[in-house]
Amino acid sequence: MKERLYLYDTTLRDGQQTPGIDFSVEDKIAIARMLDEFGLDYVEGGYPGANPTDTAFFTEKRTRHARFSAFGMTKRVGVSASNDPGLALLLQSRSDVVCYVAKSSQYQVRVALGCTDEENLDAIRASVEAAIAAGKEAIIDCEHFFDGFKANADYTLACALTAFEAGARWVVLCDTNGGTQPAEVREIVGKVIAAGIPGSHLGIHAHDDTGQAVANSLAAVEAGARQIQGTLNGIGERCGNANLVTLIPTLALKPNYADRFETGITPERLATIAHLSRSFDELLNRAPNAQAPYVGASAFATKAGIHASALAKEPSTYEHVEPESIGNRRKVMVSDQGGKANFIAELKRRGIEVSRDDSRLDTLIAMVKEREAEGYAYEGADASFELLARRTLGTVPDFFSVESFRCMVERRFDVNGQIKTVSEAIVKVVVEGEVRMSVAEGHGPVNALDIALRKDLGRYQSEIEDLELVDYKVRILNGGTEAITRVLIESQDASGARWWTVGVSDNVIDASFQALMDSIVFKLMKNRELAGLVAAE
Ligand SMILES: CC(=O)SCCNC(=O)CCNC(=O)[C@H](O)C(C)(C)COP(=O)(O)OP(=O)(O)OC[C@H]1O[C@@H](n2cnc3c(N)ncnc32)[C@H](O)[C@@H]1OP(=O)(O)O
Ligand SMILES: CC(=O)C(=O)O
Repeated sequence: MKERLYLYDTTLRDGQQTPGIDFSVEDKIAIARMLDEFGLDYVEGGYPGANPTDTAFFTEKRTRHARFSAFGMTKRVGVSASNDPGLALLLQSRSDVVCYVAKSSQYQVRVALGCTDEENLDAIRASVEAAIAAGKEAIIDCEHFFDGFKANADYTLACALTAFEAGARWVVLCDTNGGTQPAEVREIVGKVIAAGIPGSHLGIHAHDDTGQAVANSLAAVEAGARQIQGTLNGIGERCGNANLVTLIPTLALKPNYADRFETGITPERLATIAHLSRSFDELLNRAPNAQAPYVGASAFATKAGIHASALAKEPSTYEHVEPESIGNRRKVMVSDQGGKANFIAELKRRGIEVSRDDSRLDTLIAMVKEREAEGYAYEGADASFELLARRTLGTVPDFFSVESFRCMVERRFDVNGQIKTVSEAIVKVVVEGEVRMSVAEGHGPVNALDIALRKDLGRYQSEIEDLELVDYKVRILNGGTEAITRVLIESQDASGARWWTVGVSDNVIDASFQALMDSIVFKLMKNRELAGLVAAE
């Protein structure tokens, strides 16, 4: 019988303390849903009362499966629990759980709280009792636990024991400043269990200041703790929190944990963790970390020719787990470190057969290298890559060509004296030798250009009616207004297939136009079943 480990997510609370991250209520709702569907046991939504966003977020219960947790500090010294307005907001929130942050270091009690040791113990006891009396599960995050324990173990243990004896379901040992080492965590967790708090009531909350938050969390589990707190992609205060996206696959796939423990994450959910991680970065509007363990785009990528050749014989030669188990994939890349085998494997995946001694293969390899050096990223733009490969192999028909385009943005006063910004575009296309000119207005220049380009494509017009642009991303590749711009566009059609195209230029409109063109050509290819293998995957 395996022991249950409980996963507590604090992306929406400690994650919100990450410099540069500021969730809206809508963001929080979307993230809570992602976490809930994924199968986490607890979702901590924030700190009701600390700011209007968190207060609004807690006016409803935001999870269906996970326990919904409200975070806040223990009652203030000098007021009773029933007269503390901060505590009242926690208790009135629509959470299932209240997770209190409690001082558990004598030094912190003296310096930060400025009260006596007993007053702090009393605040812990009264706060836990108040949550239970309000019908909620009580959790205590013992702040500065490890540092406090090293300085004065008796007082730190007294804080933890007070919470436990008052009825806290979990006593969570926090490495608040993030400097504790795995061996210390292992030893101290063992001592806490020996002092009377069973591991089934102990949790770990680790910060990554020495790059060991995941290692510290695993050390706590090895010593007996059964709840782990962490965040998506390891966001959090300073250097971040324990990364649940690294911890979960480790717990599920590494025999020393998988044979002993189970979590609420099924193998089917585990196979979506790479998607979860990338969707979260998407929501944060930041590039995913390609080298992230398990889920990064490079986690199962190989450039080296020697590796690529062995992988083709047997994947386990260079892989520690199966990439599919976490929703990632093996990637054999083309680079100066790789041979033709790398490229042939990638083309084959896209349904393109090319022989080793075909000179067009050399041309394609050179072109990809050159373009990537200019800023193209085919990794995120499968459809553009497929078009480039098929063009080089001479299998893309000349559906239409663009003779010219012009964009205009005008800021002017309307008849009511209000400032109005108008965007217009004119596109001249040639279809079957006939020039067609279209003019369109749009919300912005790219929108106007998109509408004009798709207004009259002659005999192909009816084929692109169901083409829809669903995402548009701009990345500046080096600073300043003269920077190179990369535009990525995601498109979809009525079949539900989605594909990404890319454009690069020192002009954002031009880069967008390239990506729009590729999207339309890819759609026409797809309609003829000449492309789209990967998009349909
Ligand atoms: C380790 C962690 O990550 S803990 C989580 C930290 N996260 C946050 O602080 C984010 C949200 N916080 C906030 O928005 C604000 O700090 C609030 C709304 C909670 C409080 O704001 P204010 O009342 O203006 O207090 P302020 O932030 O200046 O100081 C914190 C106060 O809480 C007290 N306090 C800190 N921890 C605790 C605790 N565990 N129990 C009781 N009181 C505490 C401090 O002593 C200080 O009291 P003081 O005002 O008498 O000096
Ligand atoms: C509670 C918390 O976030 C910490 O101690 O780090």
